[in-house]
Amino acid sequence: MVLAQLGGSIAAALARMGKATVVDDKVLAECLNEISRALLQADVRFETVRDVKANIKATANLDALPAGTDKRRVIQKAVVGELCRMLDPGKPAFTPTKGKPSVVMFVGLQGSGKTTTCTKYADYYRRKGFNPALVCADTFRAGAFDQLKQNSSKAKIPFYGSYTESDPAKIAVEGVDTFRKEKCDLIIVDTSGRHKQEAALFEEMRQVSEATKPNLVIFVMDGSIGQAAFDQAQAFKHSASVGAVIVTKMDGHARGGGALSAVAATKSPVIFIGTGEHIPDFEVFDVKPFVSRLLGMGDLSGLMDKIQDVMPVDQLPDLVSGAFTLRLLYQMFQNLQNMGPLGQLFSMIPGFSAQFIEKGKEKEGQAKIKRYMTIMDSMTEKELDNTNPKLMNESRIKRIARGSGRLVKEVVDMLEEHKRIAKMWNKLPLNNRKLNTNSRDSLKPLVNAIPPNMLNQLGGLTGLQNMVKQMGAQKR
Ligand SMILES: Nc1nc2c(ncn2[C@@H]2O[C@H](COP(=O)(O)OP(=O)(O)OP(=O)(O)O)[C@@H](O)[C@H]2O)c(=O)[nH]1
Repeated sequence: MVLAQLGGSIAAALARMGKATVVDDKVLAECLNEISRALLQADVRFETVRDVKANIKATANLDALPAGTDKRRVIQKAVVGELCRMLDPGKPAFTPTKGKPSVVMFVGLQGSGKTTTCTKYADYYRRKGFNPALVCADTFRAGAFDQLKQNSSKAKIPFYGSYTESDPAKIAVEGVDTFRKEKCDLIIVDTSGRHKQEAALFEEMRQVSEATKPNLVIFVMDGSIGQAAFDQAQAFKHSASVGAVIVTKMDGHARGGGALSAVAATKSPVIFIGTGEHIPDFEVFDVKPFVSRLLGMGDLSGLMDKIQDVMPVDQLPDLVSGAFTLRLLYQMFQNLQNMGPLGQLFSMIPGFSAQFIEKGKEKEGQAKIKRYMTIMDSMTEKELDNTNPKLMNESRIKRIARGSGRLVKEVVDMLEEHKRIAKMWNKLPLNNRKLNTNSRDSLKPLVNAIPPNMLNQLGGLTGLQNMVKQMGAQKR
């Protein structure tokens, strides 16, 4: 994602300033011009960039600093503070409380990723112990009902919608009432979109919002829309009092500036980002670690979360002792996808070794995982949990290929690969089905993925090895 480039440019501007013999107003002005250029290139609006520049200058206030102050650090702090301020409007978004019914309404243009994001959001809270439900109030797009229904059944989340009712506000109210009675504590209302901002869409949003009285309205925007984000976000804010933003498709070529503009337009924080088409491709958005990562300062807490995430292989004793089903393979893929480049940790999971992702072919390996997950997304629950080798007959394979838009040969290849891994897995004694942390070689992919300064903080290779061992021990 191009946000990384923005971070890189700002970090470079700061580094150049750091090399100047004397830091004076001229050096600061050069640094600020460089930062402004980087922000404009990332699609941040001119007005916002102008304010950022003025704010950094005012916060650093070089003339008022006592002699002997480290001006570089003061400027660095002002830049980091201003970037955080841009992304944090200072007013936290409403967060649902377990056991207390909340209604959350999703708004956004057609194709922004709204429907997909509703399910990701529901799944996120379900994993936190909530009892979420989905309501489809999109009567505009013909396929919306089926899409949300399919997503919700995949994620095992209750769903309400209607093929026949054409009034979105009526469906929304019926759905909310139904799930309130069923004691759901997070009722998510998906609304319709249009290709462009139209009066009819905003009127519909106003009506649905008035009828359901949501605790939170989330504006979903495609991260790649750039400058148009400001006006779009503002228009939704006026019709349905947006309280939070989710930026999708941050895995693609999103420049990120749009996200900054949406925050400015709605005065609401970004709460999550979407990083892919699958349900687990969803990350909590936390401003400080995000800015740290953006500027290459590392994010230790994020890294810890990611390492913890790979542990479910050990955490799920019933799966570990049971058969190696397609569902287990899918769950492993989910964990690895969540870890981004740390997916290289794959080689630490026994049974997979280097065969699945060949050295130097990590990109192809990731694409293969995505392809396999898409194929498995078209399987039934029975197929995912299947242990009978005869179940996958020709007609099932053809149906899965059709449903996932992949070739029959690709489905067959995936099933063969699953068989191969399952065979290896089944040969492993139970206590060997954990992360391999004993050999230093097995930690190499992790070491390569960690910035050197972070590795130092962890106590080098030995510290890392101890930490991973301790984590593994806690889980067993
Ligand atoms: N790469 C990527 N694709 C995404 C992401 N979120 C959604 N998509 C894809 O974007 C496309 C549109 O998503 P939908 O969820 O159908 O969009 P929508 O906004 O609900 O559209 P309407 O219901 O027509 O208003 C789908 O192909 C999704 O798979 C994401 O974070 N990354």
